[in-house]
Amino acid sequence: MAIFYPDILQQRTAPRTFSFGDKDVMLYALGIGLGQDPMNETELAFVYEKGLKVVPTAATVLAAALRGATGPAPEMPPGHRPSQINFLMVVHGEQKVELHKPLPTSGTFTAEGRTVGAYDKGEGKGAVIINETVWTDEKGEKVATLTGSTFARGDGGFGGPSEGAPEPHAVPTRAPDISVDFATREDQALLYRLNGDRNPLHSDPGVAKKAGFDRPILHGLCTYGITCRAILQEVTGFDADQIYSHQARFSSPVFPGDVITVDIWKDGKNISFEARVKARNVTVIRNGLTVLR
Ligand SMILES: CCCCCCC[C@@H](O)CC(=O)SCCNC(=O)CCNC(=O)[C@H](O)C(C)(C)COP(=O)(O)OP(=O)(O)OC[C@H]1O[C@@H](n2cnc3c(N)ncnc32)[C@H](O)[C@@H]1OP(=O)(O)O
Repeated sequence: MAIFYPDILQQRTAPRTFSFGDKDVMLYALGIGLGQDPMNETELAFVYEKGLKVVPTAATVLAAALRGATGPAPEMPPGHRPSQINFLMVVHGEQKVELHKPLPTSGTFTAEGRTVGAYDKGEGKGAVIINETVWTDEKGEKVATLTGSTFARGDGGFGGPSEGAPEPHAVPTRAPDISVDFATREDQALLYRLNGDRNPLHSDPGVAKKAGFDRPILHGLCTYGITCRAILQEVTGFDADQIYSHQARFSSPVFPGDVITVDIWKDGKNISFEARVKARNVTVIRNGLTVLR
């Protein structure tokens, strides 16, 4: 396992075409806990084909047909050394979704990815690798930009720059304007993984132990989706089209069964958020920012 710098900045995933449909959209919404009260018609709209709406952060899974747990294998131009990281020790570091247009309930798109940054946080700490994926629709128009960072805990000390990663968003220092609780289920990760990320870290107790956790942890993107659900519920009145972007940093693992408290600060079109698990006194998401259209 080694990260070769600056070669890694040449990593690309070739354009690939994929399609999704209403089942994918509904499975994602179920995976972040929507629809638990079948009498709640506003939530039902995300899990029922009648008047179906799409949670904006579903963009993180709707190209799942393209990837396994690790994403499509990146390609290297000739003359550059291919990097390989220790996937067992990987956690999701940060995620941002920008929607250049609201997501439809079905469609065919093309996704193309590239590595835009690699930062060395030191031997024994880790490496942060930032990838960007852009979706275009059949007219060739940009639909979504997804920027995600992999925190590779086993690959620090590769010799890249330690500084220069984009600064995370600073949430206000005042008390939150809104705090709202979401209970996750004991089987949350087992359900969520059916969206496409079958990383055994979220399902296999033995693998979780080897990775340094007492038990399987929840997908970061599931918690991320729950924070988007919180903004939909508390800020936009479940109007998904109002959300332009949603970004956050994963600061501590969530375990299935945790109750997640989402703290929200409203400043015009900029909505800041954090998420914490009161019972364990940990902040699990920091630096959250949703930008409204
Ligand atoms: C596209 C992406 C695809 C990724 C594939 C993922 C596959 C999935 O199936 C895997 C998952 O879903 S894992 C679940 C979600 N993620 C987590 O639970 C991680 C939670 N966070 C942590 O454990 C620690 O914060 C941890 C370990 C991340 C960092 O903790 P520490 O080592 O204690 O870090 P700290 O001392 O606070 O900071 C060291 C330097 O690193 C920067 N940093 C910290 N957290 C970061 C984060 N989350 N993302 C990016 N950078 C981060 C700090 O700024 C610091 O930098 P500097 O030294 O320059 O100040």
